Amino acid sequence: MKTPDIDLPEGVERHFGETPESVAQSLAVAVAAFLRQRLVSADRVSLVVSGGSTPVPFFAALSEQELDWERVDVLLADERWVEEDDPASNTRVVRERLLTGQASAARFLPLKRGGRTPVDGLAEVLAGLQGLTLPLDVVILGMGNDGHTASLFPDAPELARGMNALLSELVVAMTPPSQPHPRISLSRPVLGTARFTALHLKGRDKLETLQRALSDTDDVLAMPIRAFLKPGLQVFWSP
Ligand SMILES: O=C1O[C@H](COP(=O)(O)O)[C@@H](O)[C@H](O)[C@H]1O
Repeated sequence: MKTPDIDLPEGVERHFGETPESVAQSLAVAVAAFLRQRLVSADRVSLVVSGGSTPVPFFAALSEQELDWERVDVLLADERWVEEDDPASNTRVVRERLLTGQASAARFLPLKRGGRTPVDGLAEVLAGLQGLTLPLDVVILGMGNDGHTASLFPDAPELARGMNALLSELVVAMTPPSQPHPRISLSRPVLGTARFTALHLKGRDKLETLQRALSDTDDVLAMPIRAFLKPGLQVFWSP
């Protein structure tokens, strides 16, 4: 099969593969190598993963990587404000698919805590993130076909705040009318300053969305992923 053509900006690295599994494996190897290297000089490292369906094979591949997992803090880029046994819970997927085998020794920092809404639960979420040091080490972003990444949705009334590059808050409560559940998301300044950032995509539709995002990188509120399409980003894609 012919690898699709897409012009990525200078400094954005392309890792396009034939299958979701092979790309997930390459991403897992790259992430583990980066974290291993960081652990030479850091006591602990942070690993931010995305929700949704795309990361599932990556979680499986990463959980098998040799790493001093006890020194790894794992957290999600965003979460739906639902209980962990809800099919929409990203936390459940991370626990079942990533925090198994070798990776079960990692420390997981949940973004969903007590409280009826993300606003109610915000203080508890922040308290749980206290040990985290910035910049984050690794951030793996996903993207929706509306151009959202994490839970930075174009239609969320809180978007301008979550996308404010000068915001000092780690997390923002998001209530996008397009989504069935309220959300909580790491903010743009936190997600956008990691030492290693990858965008993990699956499907030709996602590539078309990426092309659309690249056609006008200035209007970041129309497609929040635009804020992250900058030199240093590594794009991992499979059909
Ligand atoms: O709602 C979400 O969607 C995006 C993309 O999900 P996918 O199922 O198309 O992979 C994801 O990156 C985000 O974390 C998630 O909450």
